[in-house]
Amino acid sequence: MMIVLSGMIGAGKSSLTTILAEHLGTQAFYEQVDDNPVLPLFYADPKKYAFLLQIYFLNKRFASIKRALADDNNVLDRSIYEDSLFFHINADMGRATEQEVQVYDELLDNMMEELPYAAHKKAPDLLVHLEISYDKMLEHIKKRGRSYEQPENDSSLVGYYHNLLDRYDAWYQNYNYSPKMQINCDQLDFVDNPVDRQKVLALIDEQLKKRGTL
Ligand SMILES: Nc1ncnc2c1ncn2[C@@H]1O[C@H](COP(=O)(O)OP(=O)(O)OP(=O)(O)O)[C@@H](O)[C@H]1O
Ligand SMILES: Nc1nc(=O)c2ncn([C@H]3C[C@H](O)[C@@H](CO)O3)c2[nH]1
Repeated sequence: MMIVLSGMIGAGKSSLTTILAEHLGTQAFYEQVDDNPVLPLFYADPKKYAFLLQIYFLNKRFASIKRALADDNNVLDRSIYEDSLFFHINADMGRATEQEVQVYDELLDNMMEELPYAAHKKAPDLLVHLEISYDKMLEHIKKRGRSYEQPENDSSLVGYYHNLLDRYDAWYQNYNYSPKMQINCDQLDFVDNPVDRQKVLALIDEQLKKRGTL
């Protein structure tokens, strides 16, 4: 079983990846963030580094999917489809050229075809999307405290986050690679509140049982 978590920056994917992997007794695969040398460069100069960051994420994501596929059961923090969403939003904001977008799209298609499970299983068993409001997302971003993500250090992030949030919603509505479910994280503190955590796990278990995966 492969479960993939999706959602905005700070929605709670990494936190829920840990909780869910422990609950299901499976392995967790995290996005490369704190040891990602390109991320701070990107936030300091998005136009210069958007393409490089995207190639960095694509490379790491692909390696992580291949490692995950070596196991029967796993939980992944963010999908490869969202990387592409991020890049296209950045390109629409003038941070990548048409040529860079074309190269990225072709490379992504090419790499997806190479996945060892391509013949029989191209997508996760379940996508769990973490829905979050702008205000709650900022609360989480502040709580976590990565300096380059704080709008008070860079006011252009307000527009960037609104763009991402708007497009994320449409992305989830159109996502059809696998079964999917959505959890609204505004009222559910699955990090510090054990009752909320059980509620979220029960919602996911219910979906897995319904689909015969659990
Ligand atoms: N439901 C929640 N209730 C309260 N705090 C939360 C919740 N979800 C996440 N947090 C807190 O918000 C911060 C961001 O969470 P986390 O790192 O899990 O998000 P993420 O979706 O993985 O972010 P990114 O996309 O940037 O990697 C952390 O400090 C975490 O403890
Ligand atoms: N530009 C860009 N493209 C991506 O594919 C991508 N994936 C994640 N991120 C940023 C968001 C968080 O700050 C941080 C952790 O998710 O990394 C991305 N940024």
